[in-house]
Amino acid sequence: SNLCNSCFNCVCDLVKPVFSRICIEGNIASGKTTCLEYFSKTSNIEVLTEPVSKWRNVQGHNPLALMYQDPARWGLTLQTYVQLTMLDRHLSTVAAPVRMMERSLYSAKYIFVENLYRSGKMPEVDFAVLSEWFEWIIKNIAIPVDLIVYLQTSPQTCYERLKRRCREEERVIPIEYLESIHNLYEDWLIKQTSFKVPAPVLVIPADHDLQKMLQQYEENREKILTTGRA
Ligand SMILES: Nc1ncnc2c1ncn2[C@@H]1O[C@H](COP(=O)(O)OP(=O)(O)O)[C@@H](O)[C@H]1O
Ligand SMILES: O=c1ccn([C@H]2C[C@H](O)[C@@H](COP(=O)(O)O)O2)c(=O)[nH]1
Repeated sequence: SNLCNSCFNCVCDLVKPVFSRICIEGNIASGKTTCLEYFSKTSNIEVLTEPVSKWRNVQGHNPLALMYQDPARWGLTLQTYVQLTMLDRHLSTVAAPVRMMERSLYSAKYIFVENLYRSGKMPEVDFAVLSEWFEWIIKNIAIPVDLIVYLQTSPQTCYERLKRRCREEERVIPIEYLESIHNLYEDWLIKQTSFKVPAPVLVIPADHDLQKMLQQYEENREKILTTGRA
């Protein structure tokens, strides 16, 4: 057990882990990266931002842009790659007692794949293949999460922040898209009526200005950073 207690990466159930794995969840442009940037200034925290740069450039191709241009054709392509890069993030060697990660393998499937499928933009066969991949992964590989921090926003707030951020691929996103993502998040993490929630959820209202957000992060610092720790 000495070995387990001193090893951040051990996933055995015999001893309580001495580390915690936190996922920051929320709609597009809800403020996840800003939240991670804030906590990255704390020592002993490892911060893993979403692999968006990979989704915009895989061997010279941009599956994120392709998906927004033609979701029915490229949704499977993007989401297969998102699933791979998320799995890689979850399984990478833990480097500090607290790990904060932007989104997760779970939200890729329960929010984004689900949204493509429900909106009629993903063919049934693509959805079936992705679902079998996902089910195989979570059945055969431990993907432990100790806490989900949900940045809860209104779709309107995200729409305004998204427009200001000006990411080229996202110019085509209408407010209705953000409303669908919002509703899927609410069903999953607040109502808890859609899919299994893999960890306790801490909800932080995130429509506020930056100053108020930082104040809330300070108020919740202990709760967030001590979750899952022995
Ligand atoms: N509380 C806030 N108030 C106003 N603008 C914000 C706030 N938090 C983040 N932003 C801005 O909104 C945009 C999206 O924030 P970001 O942290 O990148 O969101 P996400 O990572 O969830 O997509 C960025 O331009 C960021 O500077
Ligand atoms: O499974 C996924 C996850 C993310 N996306 C899209 C949504 C956004 O355009 C970007 C991520 O940006 P954030 O600002 O960090 O939310 O990637 C997706 O299509 N599928």
